[in-house]
Amino acid sequence: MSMQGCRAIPMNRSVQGGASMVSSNSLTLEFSGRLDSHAGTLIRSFWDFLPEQMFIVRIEGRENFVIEAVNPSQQAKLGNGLTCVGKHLAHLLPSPLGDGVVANCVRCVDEGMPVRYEATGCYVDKEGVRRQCRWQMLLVPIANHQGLLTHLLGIVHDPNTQPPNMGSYPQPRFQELELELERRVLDRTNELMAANLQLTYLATHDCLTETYNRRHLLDLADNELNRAIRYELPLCLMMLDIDYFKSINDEQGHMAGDQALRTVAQATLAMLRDCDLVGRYGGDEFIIILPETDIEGARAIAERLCHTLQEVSQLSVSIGIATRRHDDQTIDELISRADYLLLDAKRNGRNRIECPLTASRRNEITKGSVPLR
Ligand SMILES: Nc1nc2c(ncn2[C@@H]2O[C@H](COP(=O)(O)OP(=O)(O)OP(=O)(O)O)[C@@H](O)[C@H]2O)c(=O)[nH]1
Repeated sequence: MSMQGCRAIPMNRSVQGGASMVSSNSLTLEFSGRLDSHAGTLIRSFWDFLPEQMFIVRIEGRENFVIEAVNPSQQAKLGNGLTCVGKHLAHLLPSPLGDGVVANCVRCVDEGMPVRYEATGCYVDKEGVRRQCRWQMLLVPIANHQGLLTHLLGIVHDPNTQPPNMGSYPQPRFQELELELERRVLDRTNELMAANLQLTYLATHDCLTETYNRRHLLDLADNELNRAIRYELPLCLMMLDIDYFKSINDEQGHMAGDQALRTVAQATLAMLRDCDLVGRYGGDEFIIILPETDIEGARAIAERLCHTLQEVSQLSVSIGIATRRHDDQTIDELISRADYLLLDAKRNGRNRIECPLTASRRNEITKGSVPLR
């Protein structure tokens, strides 16, 4: 193959002032001074700074390729003292490494198409150490403006290659960088997950008492009611209010009031099953949902809670309990009945539990309410 008419400029000398265009399958270089300066700068940057080793060989004839330029990365790999420009490709690399490269250059010229292949072999590095290597090679045919193939561009991707050191800082190994990156991503993911959990908690809980907030409690209560309706299960809703709570605030201060709220909440949470739901409905009012619990069971829980509170804190509470009826469609219906009974408990002297009468209780209770004392 003749080099007549070739006007390619080796890229390690200059790409400025030339033109670079990609034709259908090969890279066409034209160096007539019409090169877009941005394209020239870009190609120059790739050539100088990409970690991939690159070289340009001039096609002198079949199986005859002369190295015309190597980029800094390729030069560093070969050893800076070694001059390879002007040498035959076959002479530069030991056999069979060199034979493989030359054979693929021939294939690239014959096909007029880029050739990509993978190779393994041994080479002696710049310190004289024999090394086993594996790399991927891309060979791109370069034609002059008449369409004549004159050069080949070789790009070697060596998975073990580090990028050229561009400053005075030592470059950590890729593997270490990768591990560091993975560690940081993991740390950040954990931080985000923790922040997410915290946000979810804040959005669903009352920060003073650590029980559910009103909105979340009502959502959960709706679900429980629907489940009870679907499976025809009993369900009770308890509404609890601290007696004379205002006077705790007024006489002992709001901190004492806050502490009283926390005490009631903690005692309630500690006493109930995991499946029961406790939420602050507002002020000093709490709602407790007792799934799969009938009125007798709910009353027993309420009595236990009242006794516990009096033991641990001298606080008394009034409680209204509603139980699910067959025609209940929404949780509001139970809340409304429990609220009504709670008002009854307050009106009837406080420190009381008011609930619908069952047949068995009707015999024991004469006035419809059970004083705790
Ligand atoms: N410390 C404190 N007080 C609150 C909080 N939320 C509401 N309160 C107060 O709770 C009091 C509610 O009192 P009520 O339930 O109306 O009256 P009470 O004194 O408990 O009387 P009875 O319920 O009839 O026994 C008001 O004084 C509110 O200001 C809170 O988060 N912390």
